[in-house]
Amino acid sequence: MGVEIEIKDLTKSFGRQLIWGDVTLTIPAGEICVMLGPSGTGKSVLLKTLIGLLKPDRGSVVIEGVDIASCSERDLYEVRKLFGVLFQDGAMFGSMNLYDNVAFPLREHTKKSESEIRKIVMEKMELVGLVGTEDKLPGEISGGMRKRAGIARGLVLDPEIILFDEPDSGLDPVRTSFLNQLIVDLNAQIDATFLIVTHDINTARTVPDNIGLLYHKHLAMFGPREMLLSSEEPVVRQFLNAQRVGPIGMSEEKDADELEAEKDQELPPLPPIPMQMEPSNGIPRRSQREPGSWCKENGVTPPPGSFEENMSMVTEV
Ligand SMILES: Nc1ncnc2c1ncn2[C@@H]1O[C@H](COP(=O)(O)OP(=O)(O)OP(=O)(O)O)[C@@H](O)[C@H]1O
Repeated sequence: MGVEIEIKDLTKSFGRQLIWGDVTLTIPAGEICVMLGPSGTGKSVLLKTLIGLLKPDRGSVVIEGVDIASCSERDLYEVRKLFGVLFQDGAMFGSMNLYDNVAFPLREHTKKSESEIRKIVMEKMELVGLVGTEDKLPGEISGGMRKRAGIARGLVLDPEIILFDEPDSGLDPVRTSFLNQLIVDLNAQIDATFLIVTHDINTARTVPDNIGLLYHKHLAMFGPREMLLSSEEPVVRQFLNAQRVGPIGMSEEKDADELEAEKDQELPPLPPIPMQMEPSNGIPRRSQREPGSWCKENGVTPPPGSFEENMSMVTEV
């Protein structure tokens, strides 16, 4: 069913370097969330903090009543079993074939027999469309297939929460679109809570139920996809529309002179909000909303042309 993650006043630094402070958000059970942010704003650090690989300086991360930031090692071990993680490169063992890679967590963490393991591995390989490649080594398949294998491995312990660290890194737009469709289909099928860190704006615009943006050492905004895609807040608007005009500069925030210089520049209108990607497997997602429903409920007029079929760049496969 997926579980909720309640993050409150979370602050993390390394030595004197503050990464982010007072991050507060609730990742709703069973929904898909995307976390965005310029490079170096600590998205990966956030993922690692959520699974207890890094300890925050302050704040809490509560999952099923357990605060990961302060619980015992024993509780942490138990809570970690709720997570499946897809690392950027799939994190496959190079010398093991795909079957053994996917079976690895089952052999490590359960006492299942090899015949039970085979059933689970094949079921997950089928879910990600990799049946027939069990004997291949990770080096013998494409980057997109490696990511799928990484997802299959992340699924074998039936996680309630799946973290994806830049699932689209290194993939071409078509493979990214296929992978996004797989993510949406999986969410419909297993109903777990998904958190995706990505730089891909098209993914952010079309896949999630909610979007978060980390910027300048804090969480600039977190909320429903339609809220962020219709937002005029300068940082959110600049980032989600990949524009140069706005507070975000090349390597950090723009300074006062730079902002003054562009103050009379007219911003292009907000682009239409695309339809959200729907499952292709015929299974409705529990958190799927009617297009435009957030805007309607909140009295927000979406940009012209929003929610028209076939208007987004890449949503169909
Ligand atoms: N274990 C660590 N020790 C010290 N500093 C670290 C550690 N891990 C991350 N950092 C620092 O934290 C900052 C944020 O890193 P992080 O990788 O989370 O950023 P990111 O937003 O995921 O970046 P990108 O989008 O480029 O992947 C960086 O300055 C990085 O050097």
